[in-house]
Amino acid sequence: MDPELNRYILLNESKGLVPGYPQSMLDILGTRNIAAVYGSTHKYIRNNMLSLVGTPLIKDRLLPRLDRYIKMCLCDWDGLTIDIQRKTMDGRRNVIKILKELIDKRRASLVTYDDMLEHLLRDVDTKYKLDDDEIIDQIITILYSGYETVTTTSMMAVKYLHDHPEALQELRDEHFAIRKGKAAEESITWDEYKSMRFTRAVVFETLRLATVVNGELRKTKSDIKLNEFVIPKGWRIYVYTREINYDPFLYPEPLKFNPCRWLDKNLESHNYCLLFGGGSRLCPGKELGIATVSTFLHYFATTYRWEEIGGEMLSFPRVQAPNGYHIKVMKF
Ligand code: HEM
Repeated sequence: MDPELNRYILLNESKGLVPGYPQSMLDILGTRNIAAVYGSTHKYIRNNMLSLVGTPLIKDRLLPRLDRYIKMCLCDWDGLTIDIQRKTMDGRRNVIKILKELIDKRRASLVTYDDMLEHLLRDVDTKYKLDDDEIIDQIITILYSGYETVTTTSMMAVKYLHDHPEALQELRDEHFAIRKGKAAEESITWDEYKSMRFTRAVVFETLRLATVVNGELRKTKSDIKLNEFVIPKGWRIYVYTREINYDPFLYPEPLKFNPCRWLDKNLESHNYCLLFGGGSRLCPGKELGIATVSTFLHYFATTYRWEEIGGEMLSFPRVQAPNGYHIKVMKF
């Protein structure tokens, strides 16, 4: 286990009843600067998340919200999880049905497409012999990992840029410099994308503040001793990385949107920067995601200006605008 992470991670799997959790959290908070958050005896939750959090800010910012969350769960613990399970499984069944129909259509058609599904269906000579269920699984993984992350980051970048006109101006300067001498329909080149230093910084600062992915899942391959706690072999752990992003020791004035902090490229490779995960499971779509958001910002910021109209924004347990983030868009 990375010693850097010890500052942040501690876990608590109470074998007892759920009502014990808030107290055990407080016990731990009282004695150290890190916090274990919630585990569960409920099979579904136990198998899927054992969540960990830690930061000096936790006491003031996270705990009150978490406490509310736990109380909510306590009201109808089983009802809640069963409902989540039912909705999730219904959703997955629907997607599988749509993908099965699409696969049948593709197989029956003489038209070829240049997309991932086509390659998975037609590249049968590769060493990866995937059956239909595995192909569907791959597509769902990519849809799930690649869609919401990029769209939420784009939405939050638009919001932060709206709220920080000086950052928007700097971003626009960067993009107008790229567009100089280009015809309107001429697209940007790879080198031009790579030159977008400030835009990349905006994407990282957006990801840090909005924390689109709250944490990473891992499974212990052996017993792991962490302080006086032992995480037994075979446990699934949800390493809750979100609060690391608000640590004032790592990011001075952590709640301030300050893209300039990322102009020091070293920050991206610090081992506490887990915006795209880490290790062998680092997000494979990292550069694609950054390129997609940057390209969107390029066209959006050079073509339009916008005013915020509204839309409820939730930041916990994850960033989302349940009814959309509403803006009025005007030609620039
Ligand atoms: C702003 C955009 C994105 C963010 C913030 C993001 C973040 C993450 C994070 C935190 C992980 C977990 C890594 C770990 O466990 O260490 C992950 C995994 C993954 N991401 Fe992304 N991602 C983004 C875009 C994308 C895109 C565009 C794709 C593909 C089209 C993608 C595909 C994946 C896949 C397949 C995994 C699982 C990798 C594995 O378990 O080996 N992501 N991503």
